[in-house]
Amino acid sequence: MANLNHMDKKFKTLDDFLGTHFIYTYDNGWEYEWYAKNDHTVDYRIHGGMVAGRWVKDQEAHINLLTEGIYKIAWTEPTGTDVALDFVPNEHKLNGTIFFPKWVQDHPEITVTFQNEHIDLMHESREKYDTYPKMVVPEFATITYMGDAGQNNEEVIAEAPYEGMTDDIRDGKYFDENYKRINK
Ligand SMILES: C=Cc1ccc(O)cc1
Repeated sequence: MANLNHMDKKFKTLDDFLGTHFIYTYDNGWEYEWYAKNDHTVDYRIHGGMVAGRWVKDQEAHINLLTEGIYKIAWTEPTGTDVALDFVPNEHKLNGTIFFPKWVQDHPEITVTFQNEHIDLMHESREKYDTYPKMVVPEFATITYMGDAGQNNEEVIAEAPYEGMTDDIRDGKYFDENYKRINK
């Protein structure tokens, strides 16, 4: 049976981390949902902040165990945005640095979509608009939810974010005991 709202989980190995679904809020107020889908893939959904409403599946990423219970993830996106995350899940914390090209700061609405269906638009936009100066966002975040979704679970990030979604997930109203969506 899948483990919902597993806030007391103790992380040691890379395998403990893979398949985990997180919700967290950065100290600047931005709320993100992120899923370690497998050892080279992440899915995510953005609930608050400059690009709230954006969601992405199957982003290739580098995922590494630094030392027991501490994880480093880094990737570069079709938009030209680069991301580096350092998770300390046993302390319900992470540090994230996002490097936005200037064009995302100038036209965030272009990126606020289900990116998988608009990869060409991201590639066109990153050529058409300015890259520099980049906007660097270095923030700590507090983890408010951890769920054991299992690896390669396509139900975790499967629809656009809506108002109240993260509360539904935290309240156990969104996933059933097999970590499948309840209302679809
Ligand atoms: C730009 C994507 C992104 C995804 C997760 C996160 O914590 C920060 C940035």
